[in-house]
Amino acid sequence: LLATATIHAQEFRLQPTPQNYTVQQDDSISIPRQYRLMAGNSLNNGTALPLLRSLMPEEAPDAAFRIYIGTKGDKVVSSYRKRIPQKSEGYFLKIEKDRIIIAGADERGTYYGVQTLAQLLTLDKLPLAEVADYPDVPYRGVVEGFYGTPWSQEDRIRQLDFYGRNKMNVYLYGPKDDPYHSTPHWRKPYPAQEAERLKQLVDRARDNNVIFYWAIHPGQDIRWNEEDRELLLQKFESMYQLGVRGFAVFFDDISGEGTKADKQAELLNYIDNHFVQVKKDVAPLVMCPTEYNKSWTKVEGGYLTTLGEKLNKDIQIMWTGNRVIATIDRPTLDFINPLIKRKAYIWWNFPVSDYVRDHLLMGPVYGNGLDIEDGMSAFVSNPMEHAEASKISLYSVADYTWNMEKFDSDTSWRHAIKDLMPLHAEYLETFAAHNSDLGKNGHGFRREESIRLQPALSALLKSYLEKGEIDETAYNQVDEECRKIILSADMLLASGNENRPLIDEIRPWLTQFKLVGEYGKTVLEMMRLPQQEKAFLPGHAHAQALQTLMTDNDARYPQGVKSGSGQLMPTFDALFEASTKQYNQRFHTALNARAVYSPYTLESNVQQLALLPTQQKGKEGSIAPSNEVILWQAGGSLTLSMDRPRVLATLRIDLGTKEEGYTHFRLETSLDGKTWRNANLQSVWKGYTMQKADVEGQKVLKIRLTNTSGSEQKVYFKAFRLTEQE
Ligand SMILES: CCCCCN1[C@H](CO)[C@@H](O)[C@H](O)[C@@H]1CC(=O)NC
Repeated sequence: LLATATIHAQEFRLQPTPQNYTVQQDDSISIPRQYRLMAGNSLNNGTALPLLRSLMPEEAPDAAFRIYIGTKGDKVVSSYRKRIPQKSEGYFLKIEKDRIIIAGADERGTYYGVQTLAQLLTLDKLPLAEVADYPDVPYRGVVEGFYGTPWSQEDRIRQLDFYGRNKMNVYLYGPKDDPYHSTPHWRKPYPAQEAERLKQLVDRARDNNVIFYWAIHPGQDIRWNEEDRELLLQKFESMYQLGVRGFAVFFDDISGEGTKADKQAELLNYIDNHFVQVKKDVAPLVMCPTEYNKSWTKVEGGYLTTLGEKLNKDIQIMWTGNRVIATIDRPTLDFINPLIKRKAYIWWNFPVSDYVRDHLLMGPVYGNGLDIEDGMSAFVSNPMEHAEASKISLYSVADYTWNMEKFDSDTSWRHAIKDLMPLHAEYLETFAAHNSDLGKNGHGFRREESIRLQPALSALLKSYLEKGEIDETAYNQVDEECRKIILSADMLLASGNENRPLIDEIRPWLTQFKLVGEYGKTVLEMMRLPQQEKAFLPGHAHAQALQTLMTDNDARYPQGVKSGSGQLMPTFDALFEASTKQYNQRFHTALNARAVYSPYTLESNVQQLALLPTQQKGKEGSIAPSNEVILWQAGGSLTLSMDRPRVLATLRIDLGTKEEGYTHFRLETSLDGKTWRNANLQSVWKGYTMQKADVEGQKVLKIRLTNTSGSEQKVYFKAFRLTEQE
């Protein structure tokens, strides 16, 4: 334990990085066992004092050591008034030989001063430190706004405690798949049990000085009338009764009547004037526009300028950047802020992975501008459905938004990992380093992966493919990394209670990660043997067995489980194919030389579909769905091609539209890619949007779906699934 404490002291950093932090290097004090508390009255119903008491339990009126804690204006800290930063949520913390002073610009600032003290108390001696600190971005935190399994109650409780420790002050509750947040039940109050659980969360948020925003997502079926307006306000009132003091209205991912800017503005101003302003203790209203990223905006259409002109000035407008998934820089803000006539409330769609659910996004937070803190009113992250795993990114988002200039992506990432699993940090770092890229996806957003190993991977592959030689240095580096991968996977799987919720979330990916390590080792051995007629075979067979194990994923993860997909797997697959081809040429054999085999390939001139990956599992084939509204141009088409003619059993398509929507499209099949025959569609269930094609028993080589309506169609791409006959 002493060793761990020493390492902790050496690598210690305050999180998030303070604006000003000085320490008297040559001096420190032992942590006082007792102290006399001098507290300002302003703190009575706040959460700074309870936190302080939880950290330093022994209050004694006659103790020599004193703690002065208060907010600007409190007498107990009046002599430090000038030291308090004149910034919202700012604080001054000073540790002297006989006292500690914590003076906040406001209650939350005082609370943050105590959170900083909490971190210093993890050292075995208290440094004589002085901190004058405040946040760069006013609102910092998380929007639970993803598709998929909403976080559990325990997930959320742990999240809220995490936000308190990391000085995040916003949590927006908006899980797309909560029926009481969105259609169909947004008009109805929560049933008693759900209401009670939300109340628990609101209370926990308050304990952590986090503003709990409850968001409503009414746009898919709202009617612009008095009745729906009143129902919405009643729902907000019922949430207010639960203790909610922050409200949001999301109009994202909808089509139809609800997308009208002037109607949205009218409703929001009404809510602002008749609810938010009336209540007085409610945070400024937040709204998510329908056009929430530049690639979907038609400026001349006037949607954003209408909101900018009509919306009350204190209503916040969310923005995801130049695309749905994008990093945020100065040009991004220079585009949006003038249009909406206020600073954008950034909704950053990272590390959300609901469009690449087979991947975990464990890499560093990078790519956002470091000079843009004055251009945004908020920066909230939309995370993965894996709450614990998201904390690597969230830790860095907290760091980035508190002190933007001093943000260092890699340092923050390494400390985030240490914060999550201090005793297994090196193993978690190995795992995280190789599980950060998203793979091909409809949004075209990618991340770096296996950064440190990339030079060795490409050197090894290059020399082998071009000269059939083995670059020994690179070989040894990759071999050593494979050993660390296998070790890390086992150490994390066996890590017991250090962070069980995290391991429970990522277990399928850890199992997959170990297979990737073993596959790498096996392929590296194969590389040495393509001239050995007998010795090559067991390795080739083992590699194929590992490939099979890596694709036959856990049934609970129908979308699959990918690990090391950015750099490791493409390299290992290429080395597998090259060594097997060498062997086949040498011995005139026909060993299988294809590592990853998919019989289906997708081509499309509809930009948002072109990049969607295809999947095959047994007799099932599919094109990955996309969450977004697809702008399908007139004449645009999508073609799924087989590797050889195959007999179909079923084909199901779901464009998220009812019957009449499908009349704009034509579905055809072909056996030779030249002559095509129509396949008509019919509803699978009355009133639902899923359709089935009558292709039973047809032998096809290609399937094509074309927008024949003569005009652009806005549809969803929710399903495109086929099954082949046995
Ligand atoms: C909007 C098309 C993309 C899906 C929707 N995006 C996220 C990424 O998948 C999804 O998690 C979330 O609901 C979000 C909607 C959104 O970005 N709103 C501002």
